[in-house]
Amino acid sequence: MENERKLEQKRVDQVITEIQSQLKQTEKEYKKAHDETSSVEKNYVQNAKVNTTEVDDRMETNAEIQQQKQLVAKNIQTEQILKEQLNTLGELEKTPYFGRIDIQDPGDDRETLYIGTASLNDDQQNFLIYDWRAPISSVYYNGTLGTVEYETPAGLQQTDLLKKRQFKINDGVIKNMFDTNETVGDEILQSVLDEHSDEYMKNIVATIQKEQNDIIRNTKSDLLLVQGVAGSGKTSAILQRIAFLLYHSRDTLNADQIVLFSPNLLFSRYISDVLPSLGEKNMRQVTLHEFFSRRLQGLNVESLFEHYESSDNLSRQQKKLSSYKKSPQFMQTVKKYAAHLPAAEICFTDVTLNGETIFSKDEIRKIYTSFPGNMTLAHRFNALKKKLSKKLDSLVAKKATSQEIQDMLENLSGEQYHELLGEQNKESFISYDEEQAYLGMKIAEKQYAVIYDALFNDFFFDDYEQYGSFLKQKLPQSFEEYSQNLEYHRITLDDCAPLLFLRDLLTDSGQNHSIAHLFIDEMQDYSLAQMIYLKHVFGAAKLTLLGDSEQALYSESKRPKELLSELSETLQARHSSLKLLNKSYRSTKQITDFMKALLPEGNSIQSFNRPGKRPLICQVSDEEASFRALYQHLKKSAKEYSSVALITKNMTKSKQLYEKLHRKLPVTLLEESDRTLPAGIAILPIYLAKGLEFDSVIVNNVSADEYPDTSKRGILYTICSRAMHELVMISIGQPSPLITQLDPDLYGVEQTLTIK
Ligand SMILES: Nc1ncnc2c1ncn2[C@@H]1O[C@H](COP(=O)(O)OP(=O)(O)OP(=O)(O)O)[C@@H](O)[C@H]1O
Repeated sequence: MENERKLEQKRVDQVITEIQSQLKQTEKEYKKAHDETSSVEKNYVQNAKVNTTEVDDRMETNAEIQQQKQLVAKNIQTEQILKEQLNTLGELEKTPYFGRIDIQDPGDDRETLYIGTASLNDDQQNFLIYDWRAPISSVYYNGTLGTVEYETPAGLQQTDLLKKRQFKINDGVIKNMFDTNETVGDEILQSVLDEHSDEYMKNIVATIQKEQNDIIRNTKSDLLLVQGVAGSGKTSAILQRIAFLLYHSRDTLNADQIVLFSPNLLFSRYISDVLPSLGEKNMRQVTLHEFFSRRLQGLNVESLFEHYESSDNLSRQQKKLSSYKKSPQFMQTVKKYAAHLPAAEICFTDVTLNGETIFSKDEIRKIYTSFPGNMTLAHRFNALKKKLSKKLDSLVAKKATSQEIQDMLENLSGEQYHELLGEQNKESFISYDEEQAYLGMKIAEKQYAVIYDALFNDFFFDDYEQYGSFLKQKLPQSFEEYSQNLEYHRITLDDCAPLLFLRDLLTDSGQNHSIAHLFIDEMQDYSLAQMIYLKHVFGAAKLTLLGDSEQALYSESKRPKELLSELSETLQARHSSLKLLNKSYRSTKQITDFMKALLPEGNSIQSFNRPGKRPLICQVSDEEASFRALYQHLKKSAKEYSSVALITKNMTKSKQLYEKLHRKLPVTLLEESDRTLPAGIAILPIYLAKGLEFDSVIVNNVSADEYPDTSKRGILYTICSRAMHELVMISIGQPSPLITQLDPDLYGVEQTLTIK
């Protein structure tokens, strides 16, 4: 093997030499493009400064400026492409590849291919490196030696896989090298997982596992449901899947056509480096709260976290109502209501301008009623909008010839005149009268711009009142609370999806057909009603839903198969498929074994064989002692690990602990609006830690009082599963029965602490 290693290192050196020569060439081209952009920009600035007094000169300058603006944009684009190439080559220079496969097609010679994060050709067009997403590369992830199949655009192909080799190359030097018959051998994975956590998530392309590869390369399903245990690589799989899809459909798909719903802002930031590290642009990211808030302007939307925190205090009746509002049945009721809503019950509203009514609600209703009753509501609504716009056009035309506007025209300053003229110039008009009529229209249009806007945005229809009226009829028990909230400009999370669904159905708006893929991470936190609404909004998108029902913080967990059939039916999927991920990569074997024991069906979880210390329960007698224990453990862990989190059940607890600790230790309290993870010790409630991981996790109080029964199991499991290397649980008094019923060998116990 030593000889082989030398040969491989020689090849690495040769490839790096080629990369360096391409780097030099690209740097030159980049510099040239950059200089050109600067010179065009300079020209542009100068032209924009001169010749702006005389009208004719100004027109000429305008045209020139437009041309130069386009030139600048084009140059910037070229510069951007070259910059991306430089980044890719820079990454390849450090780690040109991570895998090698030797294959033999029937009747052909043996071929050796090297696989890396991007492809590289020499000037003879020989492939020195194959992109990990190329069809042939799937053999590396999927196949064991022997006859293997792989998908290509031309159909399924077969080849003989003769050798599979893995490399760990750092800064151009082979650190490790293995021949393997496994998918991706454990040794390399082990060394990757041993590393300490980072501020940002890393790509996993060198060590993708077979089950993950099936998720990443799935192009057939319109609903792909991934259920994976904590730390099994669901989030990693989504991100590599996005990179794969962008490569696979590069002629038709771009990153702007992909939306990812992520659990919180910290998470959005945490994953933001993965796609750029693979040479791709990030997809759009949004949290459910941001999404609803943008669509419900003027209202304070209850966040998922507020929803969680208040759900403990709901009465039985309120809980029942809440779960009904989350159900597909409720969305069905909304749909039926919208389909049969009589014109007399539509909540139109007056359209006014500076106190003057432009269209009264009665007039609007009258127009609406004048359309044939057999038209669908949405068509009638659109027809109404058109009719109102036409009426507005006539109103504006009339206003343009009014005395008021004629007077204004006479008193226009030079500046106002040119501004109204805009792109036109004097020569565009055949007469002075025509020019004046044009300018008069411009003034009138400006005056009525808000009304055009109001019509465009359906402001002649009061969606909030309409939903109230719907509740009054179909769910009267809920009306009072809704109205009260509305008075304070608030809306509960449960009301968002049905209200928006009703509005969209009635007004035929709110849909975005340009999105081709919708990803939802932590899907167990979404109600079916919310899913129905998202499917309605992104009607043309294929769905990838990822979750772990054991991490449902406040709801019942569901079996994956039941969940798939429920979702397929509700979302009317034609080709749905379910993928399960049972192996947990995040935590040491000891932590995973502890976590899995917490779950009734945890036996199916496989831990990755990475040794570490057992989780520790630190039992103390009272609150004061718990602070001392926390202080000691946090201090110790912060010395040993780069990321340490003190995770609590809720924000109130996080704040209390922060108050107690921040003068003694460098701790940071994380809140909902935070976007970055601090170095050192973070204090945060579990719902903000969703999707994240830390080297060391300290749990504040796992006592029987705090976690009395199985209803709190999801929270405890989710907290513990954030830990990679160390898990310490402080308990004031007797620990939770969820813990004491476990095999005592799964954790260590520390009764008292010596205080220095
Ligand atoms: N194939 C792999 N190779 C290397 N690391 C991996 C692999 N799969 C997962 N990991 C690592 O395991 C950790 C957990 O992955 P990830 O966050 O994607 O899991 P998850 O299923 O989304 O977790 P959770 O649901 O608990 O938030 C990450 O550090 C990730 O880099």
